[in-house]
Amino acid sequence: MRTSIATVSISGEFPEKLGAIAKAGFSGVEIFENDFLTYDASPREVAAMVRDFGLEITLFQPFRDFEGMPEPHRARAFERAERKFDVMGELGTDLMLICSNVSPVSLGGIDRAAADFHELGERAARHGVRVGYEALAWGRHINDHRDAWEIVRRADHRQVGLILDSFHTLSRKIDPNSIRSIPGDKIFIVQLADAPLFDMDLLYWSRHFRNMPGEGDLPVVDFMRAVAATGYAGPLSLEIFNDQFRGGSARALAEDGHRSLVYLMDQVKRLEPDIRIDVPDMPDRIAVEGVEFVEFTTGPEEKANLATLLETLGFARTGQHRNRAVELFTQGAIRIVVNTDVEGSSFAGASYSVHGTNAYAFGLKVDDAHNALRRAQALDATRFAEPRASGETAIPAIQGVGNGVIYFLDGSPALANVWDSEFAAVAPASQGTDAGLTRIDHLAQTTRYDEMLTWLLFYTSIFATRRTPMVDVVDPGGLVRSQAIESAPTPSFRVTMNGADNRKTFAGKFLAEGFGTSIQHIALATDDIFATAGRLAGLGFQALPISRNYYDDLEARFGLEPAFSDALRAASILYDRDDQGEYFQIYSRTFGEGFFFEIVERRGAYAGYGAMNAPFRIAAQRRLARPDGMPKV
Ligand SMILES: O=C(O)c1ccc(O)c(O)c1
Ligand SMILES: [Mg+2]
Repeated sequence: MRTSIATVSISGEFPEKLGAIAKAGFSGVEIFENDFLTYDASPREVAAMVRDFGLEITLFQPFRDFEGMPEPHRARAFERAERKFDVMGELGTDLMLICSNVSPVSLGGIDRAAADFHELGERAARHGVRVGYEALAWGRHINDHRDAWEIVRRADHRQVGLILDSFHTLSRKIDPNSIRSIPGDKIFIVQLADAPLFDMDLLYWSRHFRNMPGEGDLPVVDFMRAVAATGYAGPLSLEIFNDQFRGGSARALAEDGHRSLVYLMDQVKRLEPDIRIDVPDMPDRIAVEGVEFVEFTTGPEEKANLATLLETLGFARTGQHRNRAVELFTQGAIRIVVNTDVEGSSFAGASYSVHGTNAYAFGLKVDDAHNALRRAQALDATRFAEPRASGETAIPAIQGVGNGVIYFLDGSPALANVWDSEFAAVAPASQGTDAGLTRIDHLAQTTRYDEMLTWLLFYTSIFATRRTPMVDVVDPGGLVRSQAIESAPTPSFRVTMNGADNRKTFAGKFLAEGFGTSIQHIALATDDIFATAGRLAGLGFQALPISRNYYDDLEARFGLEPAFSDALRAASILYDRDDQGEYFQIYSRTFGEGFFFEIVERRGAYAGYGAMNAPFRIAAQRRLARPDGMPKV
């Protein structure tokens, strides 16, 4: 599989772009002319630099306003093209992209354009290069790949072929199956991009909002299926114009891009098994059966506070690691591991010294942990492994979001038995402390807004999950955007991502003080929120107090019985309802740099996360965080 990416897709100076592209595993690069023109080196020096990075130049682009020009523009266009053919010779690439003409002076006519391309083909042949024609979605006369193909067909020249770009086809809602009747050898290169669905001017949408396949809403898989079905076996090249990406991290963008292509082709291969593009073999997306554990790293002093918080939530300390300063707290099917083994060179120790107390790792129950690792690594995830003492189990793991770790557990003897083999049972300090919490409902990760797409792609490509639509949460300090990833069809694994733009929001402050993306809260499920609230009160749990105004509004909004809203208010329970069911939430006070727990009950088929309650939760947290507010837990 030959992968390529246009230099415009990546931030940074030219050499930095190339370095990131090579490191992420691409085999080629499209040279966007402007990147090359603004870089102070000769074409031969650029060619050498690209070669030194182990890359090939798949395409030189774009060449504009060529076909259908009246004289004297026509003669000038041919001269211009020949100058570029010379440059291509020095760059060592043989393919140039010609995008459809947007000039107001250009003339229409399929045969006129075909004749121009035939002649250009003759000149290209003399330079030993080829030209590919791409229909821009906003081209003046040609804006549909079907018309571009007809021109290429009539041009009838070996050096002249078609260039397909998923954005131009899909943004105009052109049926990608129309590609299936084009001979694969006449498609000279395929450019891929996705985009979020916006009702917007096509040029503006294309130049500012493209993103990696799988990050947007366009049917790029259907497009690529059709391309692959033609027998096309050339490079798959990303061409992403995106304002946010221009200021992003070159390395992260290149990695996302490579992952997006591998994931795209994995899907295509499963749907079109006979394609000529050789796609790496890997297990299908991993079905997650649930979150088996969450692990905190903390120092000896803070551990006491964390343990107290867990005990007021109804957890019991039931296990002590046989070799390490690691304790296990359990309730229902929930396991919380508290790791204070932070002195030596452990990863937990490194995480603690950088981020302070944090939930840096979690374990997922899957059908086959080694297959899960294989899939994740095929999708460019980094394997995580630490030296184990004898008798300790090496649990397959990868680096997760931010600086976290994701472990994979399955039903194989060693992994299923890990709790008994590594932890000595501890007699619970007291009986009957259980608050009725049954399992982990979701993990909430806080991240910078510009990293959200990275993590959405990470989760959706590796695991059998889908993303929910983005919702905006208004924080007095700014906007926080929130989106969930859920396993499907059963939502046994749910992660919400909250993306903060600045440091003034509650989420942004957590990011700044915790030095990066990590789990900011863990939502624990109960089957009876009122019973749980009662037991928690008995355990000394202090819920996040919610304003009286909230309950007045709630009563009016849903037409609640006063007795019911009084019961909610008395226990600081937030409430939401939709046509599927009901949702109840209790929040803990914050711990450390803004970490908290949430307790939820879902009734019926309620599938959301109470987004409309988030501003009230944030307001309450801000009130408590004020120096004159009530003390933090
Ligand atoms: O926005 C543009 O002009 C532009 C240029 C070259 C391309 O390949 C493309 O898809 C768009
Ligand atoms: Mg293009």
